[in-house]
Amino acid sequence: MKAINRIIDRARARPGRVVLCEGDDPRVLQAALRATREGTAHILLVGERQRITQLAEDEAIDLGGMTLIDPADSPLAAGYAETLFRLREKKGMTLAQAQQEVLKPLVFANMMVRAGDADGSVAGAVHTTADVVRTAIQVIGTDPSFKLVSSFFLMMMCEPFHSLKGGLIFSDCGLVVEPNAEELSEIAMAAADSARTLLGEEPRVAMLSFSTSGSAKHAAVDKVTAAAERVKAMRPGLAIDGDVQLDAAIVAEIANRKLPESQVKGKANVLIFPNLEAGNIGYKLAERVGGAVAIGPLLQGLAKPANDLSRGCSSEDVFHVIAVTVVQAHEVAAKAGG
Ligand SMILES: CC(C)(COP(=O)(O)OP(=O)(O)OC[C@H]1O[C@@H](n2cnc3c(N)ncnc32)[C@H](O)[C@@H]1OP(=O)(O)O)[C@@H](O)C(=O)NCCC(=O)NCCS
Ligand SMILES: CC(=O)OP(=O)(O)O
Repeated sequence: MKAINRIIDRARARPGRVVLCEGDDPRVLQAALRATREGTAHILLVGERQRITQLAEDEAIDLGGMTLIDPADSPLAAGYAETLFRLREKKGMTLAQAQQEVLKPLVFANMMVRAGDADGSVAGAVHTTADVVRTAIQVIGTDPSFKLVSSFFLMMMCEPFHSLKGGLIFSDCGLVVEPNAEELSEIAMAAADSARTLLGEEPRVAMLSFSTSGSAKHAAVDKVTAAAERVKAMRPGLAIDGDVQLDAAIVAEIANRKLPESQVKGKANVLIFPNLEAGNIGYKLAERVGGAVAIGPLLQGLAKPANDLSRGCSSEDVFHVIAVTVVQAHEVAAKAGG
């Protein structure tokens, strides 16, 4: 069974409340309808009531089973403004500014997650990644066990021509532009946890480079090696190779030739890119040339789930990210003992 189907089944078994603040986009509304019909989530639509209901009418979408919240007349807005003011006061935000900010659907949606009025949020079909991520970081904040928020894609290789089948985690392809060695190690550890949560597999991590075990000498390689060393020190039981080239990471015969002492042995399920240029280009190549299905960018290192989308997403992508958000919320609840 495809990894995404297992995720959908897990969401259906225990649906969560997912807030969508782009319900005036047809792709998002179609995905909301599908999530409601298939029982993966209880959908909370946040936005201008008139715009959403008009679109639903135009697209013949029944909003039954979903909750529609307009920040302009929501009784939650005043309390959220107080909380946002207290959060951002030191950064110079006034109460009047906070009252204006929470009227923005993206901010309101993330406030719902922070307050426990929703289990997770999904945005990014319309907003840029920078806006989605900045709001999530500022409103929801980081998980205390991570210093850094980063992103990953769940990449699905399911075509008959794919020699490598199943799900892989690619990180970071959407957020941290030029991580230093410590930040890269944080990305790798967060991605290993994401693999456990979403693939249900033990992570096998490849710290990608243009060098395998010192075959090239450059400061860029040193950064990857230092990051791998930090991960090994902090997670001694984790299977990890670094520095390693992509072919040695995913092809057993090449790993055997280039890196006989490999822990991953050409069977990596977590690919860590050295910077955002490599990661963003790499995932789009796998998707657009390689025929992989890319689900994300999903965020890791946040205190609660908030996920992004590519603006080029389809309604199916949004549906998938909603299911992933529900499963990430299960993990947050389990950590909190719920
Ligand atoms: C995420 C991103 C928007 C943050 O950059 P920014 O808005 O310039 O943010 P700043 O550096 O001013 O930081 C804003 C806040 O977020 C925090 N922050 C920024 N990046 C963070 C991270 N990765 N993890 C945790 N906190 C972070 C900062 O500490 C700061 O907190 P504060 O407001 O409480 O002081 C930026 O990394 C970015 O643009 N990334 C690329 C996104 C992109 O375009 N991707 C390509 C398409 S997917
Ligand atoms: C992740 C990503 O590249 O997003 P977008 O296509 O919206 O820039």
